[in-house]
Amino acid sequence: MTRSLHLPVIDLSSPDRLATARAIRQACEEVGFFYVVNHGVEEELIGRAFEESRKFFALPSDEKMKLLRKEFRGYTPLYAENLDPLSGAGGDSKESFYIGPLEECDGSVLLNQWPSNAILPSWRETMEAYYRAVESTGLKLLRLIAVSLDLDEYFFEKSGGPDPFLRLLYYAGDIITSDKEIYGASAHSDYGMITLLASNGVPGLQVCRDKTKQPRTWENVPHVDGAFIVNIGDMMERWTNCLFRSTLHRVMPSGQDRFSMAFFMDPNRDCIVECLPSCCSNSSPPRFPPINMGDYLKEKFRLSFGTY
Ligand SMILES: O=C(O)CCC(=O)C(=O)O
Ligand SMILES: [Fe+2]
Repeated sequence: MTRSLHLPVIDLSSPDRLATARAIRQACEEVGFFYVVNHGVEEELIGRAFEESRKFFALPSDEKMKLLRKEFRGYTPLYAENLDPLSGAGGDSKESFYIGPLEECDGSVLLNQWPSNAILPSWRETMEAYYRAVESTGLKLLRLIAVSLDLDEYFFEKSGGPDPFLRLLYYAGDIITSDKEIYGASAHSDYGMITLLASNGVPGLQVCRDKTKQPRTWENVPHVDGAFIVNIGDMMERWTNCLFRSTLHRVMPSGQDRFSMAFFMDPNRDCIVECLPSCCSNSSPPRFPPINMGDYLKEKFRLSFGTY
């Protein structure tokens, strides 16, 4: 039987920022996953965003296909992505919708795609409000992480210049299972700095705390009402020379409709991520060479989607 994991709970409303930063650091070192409560995103807004997300995925397929992913914004149909190309599954059984930065950095083109107002009035407005609210919580967390590493509080904003992506996810409960391996989302770690995840409470998320050990041991991550699940991504692992863990996770089908919203705080695509001076020494040299976020994403998307 799959065990459930007890993750640390971080209270973002605590006035003791140093203690909060220390607790976040411990969670990032030990598991790479934690809950965040009192995060400032209104429950009512989260509820509305889930409601709008549900309406979008309930549209007929040809409506959704009009917004097919372009420039990493828009709709990805069932099996379009395979997060673990080494798995025996033929693609992840989920649908998703990507929303990128609301103001593009170069101030020119706006690449996001939106369902038409005639079909889903107030959809865009709700998603933009949710995006902005979670981004603000994400920035608070990045500042606390910087403090926990004795860096300038704005280090990740200055060097990473976050380029967040909101991904709405839908795992249909009635996916027909055969003997074939089937995953909602196959095993992966996230690519950026941190991810803030909300779900409708239907189980399925599992983590593997030791990615070097075979066979892999998976543990369930229980839903906590009102909390975000936050996890560390690959770029944070690289910056910290593996002090912080970009933990492997996956979503298993449960027979019920699971909706989730993942908010990826990625560094911008021009950002070069290299080991922080405080995280390496002569006896502990950098484990990874410097890497450009854009190149890293391109390679990950090529492997998981077959295209960029
Ligand atoms: O839907 C979930 O619970 C997790 C999604 C996820 O891990 C991802 O999209 O990277
Ligand atoms: Fe993930």
